[in-house]
Amino acid sequence: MNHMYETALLAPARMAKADAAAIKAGISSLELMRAAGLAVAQAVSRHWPRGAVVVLCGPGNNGGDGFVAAEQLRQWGWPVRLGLLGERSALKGDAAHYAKRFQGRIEAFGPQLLKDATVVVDALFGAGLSKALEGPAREMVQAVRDSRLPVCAVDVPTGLDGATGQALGDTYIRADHTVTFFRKKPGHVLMPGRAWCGAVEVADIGIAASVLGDVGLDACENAPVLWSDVYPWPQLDGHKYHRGHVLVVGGESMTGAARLSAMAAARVGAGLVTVAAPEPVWPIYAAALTSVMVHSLSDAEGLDTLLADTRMNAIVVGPGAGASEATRQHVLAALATRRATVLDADAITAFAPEPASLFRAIRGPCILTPHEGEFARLFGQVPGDKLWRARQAASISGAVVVIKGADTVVAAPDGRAVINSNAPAWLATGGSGDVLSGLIAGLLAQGMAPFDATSAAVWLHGEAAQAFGPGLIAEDLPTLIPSVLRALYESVCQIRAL
Ligand SMILES: NC(=O)C1=CN([C@@H]2O[C@H](COP(=O)(O)OP(=O)(O)OC[C@H]3O[C@@H](n4cnc5c(N)ncnc54)[C@H](O)[C@@H]3O)[C@@H](O)[C@H]2O)[C@@H](O)CC1
Ligand SMILES: [K+]
Repeated sequence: MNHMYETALLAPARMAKADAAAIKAGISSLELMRAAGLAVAQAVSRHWPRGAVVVLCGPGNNGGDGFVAAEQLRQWGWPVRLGLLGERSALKGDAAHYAKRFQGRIEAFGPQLLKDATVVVDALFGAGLSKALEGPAREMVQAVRDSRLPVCAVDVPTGLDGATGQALGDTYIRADHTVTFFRKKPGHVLMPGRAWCGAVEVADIGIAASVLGDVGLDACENAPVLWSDVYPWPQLDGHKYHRGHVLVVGGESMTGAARLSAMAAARVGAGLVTVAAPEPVWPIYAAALTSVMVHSLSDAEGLDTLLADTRMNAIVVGPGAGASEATRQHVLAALATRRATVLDADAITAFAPEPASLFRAIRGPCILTPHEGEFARLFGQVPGDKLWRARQAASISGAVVVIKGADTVVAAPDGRAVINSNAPAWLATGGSGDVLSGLIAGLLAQGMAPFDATSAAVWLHGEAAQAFGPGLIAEDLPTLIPSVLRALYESVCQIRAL
């Protein structure tokens, strides 16, 4: 199977096409709904002790899943109360079918349903939500929130746009657990949706992955399966020069940033790492680094002179650099080599007055790693969700663009995109971006292609932060990379041995 199919993300419109393709291939829509509702009932019984469950059903197929789940839970002996938004007579198709089969009582829709409940199943709206919630639906969502009851959401928490991860109005359900079907949607991994879904479970409802061949996908959730086949594990007959040489251009006042970047490049396996340090602060870098080499860069010697050594095959500019003319010149010198170049932080900000001059200079493999503020400085206020904005920026700049955050998006100029979902909150700490730029460069130096190297680096970065947990500071990250790599290596080897 195409690896991209495994972690494919499908926006609601594409998911509807996948449903239709599965139905065309022979599975009935009733079977799909039955499987979906059963998965919800199983999730509820697995995650909560038997108690008074309230199932809130909407007027469409999301509600239909709710009827199936309610009947199943009832048969398992759960005390079930069910509220339907709208008239039962207005239900259509599969939802009407399963409403008829529900043996319990359909109650008047209102907040009184929540009294004495222990858990709520949110089957109000799913993929079909097309506008802000109003009237009784909005009041109910507000009541569920106020009740602080645990919630299991069907497909997506009501109010959340599955395509963008944004609310369509001013209120939405915050779920503890979300059961979705076949594949996740971008809205499950893009913020703030990722935070509203709780744990996301993907249930197999009988749709074959092969439908994706025709239907396509909107992006992938970042995972090793996407790039582990091309991960540059060192070879026994290898040489340090086979593992590349990273050059990190160091800054004058914030020397820690380039050092973090250099250590990360080394830990992720670059054969050699050099920091080009401005002459006045050379001793600071030299005293702090051991295996990483430090080259004193005088004003008179341009970066291009150093780069005459063609073994330096991946370059980082930006961490702690200062948004100065000197940084601009360093960026242009790096890009002129057409070697793999990571531009972070001040290397991005330095081009804020004239972004087009940067885009013109990008002719070879280049990775831009802005956070939201730096992104806006370079690309302005691009409308749309983060996935769309990253894709637009990659297309405009010709670089792989990483928009950092809890839901880091990596997009390539050819349209490929991943959304990363393993970053814990602990990663929001000073210097973690410097580490990321070094990880990317370290993988580029070992010959990984830009989009794969960046996806892998973002994932390793998130894993390292998870491994440490609370109290994490950026210095910890490079030292955590070896254990993360070991676990990855062992899991990949086991998979290969199967
Ligand atoms: N299509 C299929 O074959 C499957 C669909 N499944 C379920 O079906 C759901 C999608 O079903 P639907 O397309 O019927 O959509 P929903 O059930 O999410 O929404 C129902 C209808 O409500 C209306 N609506 C949208 N926003 C509204 C608002 N703010 N206020 C009032 N009315 C609003 C729309 O006309 C929409 O068609 C999925 O989320 C999933 O739970 C599952 O049963 C698996 C199989
Ligand atoms: K829902």
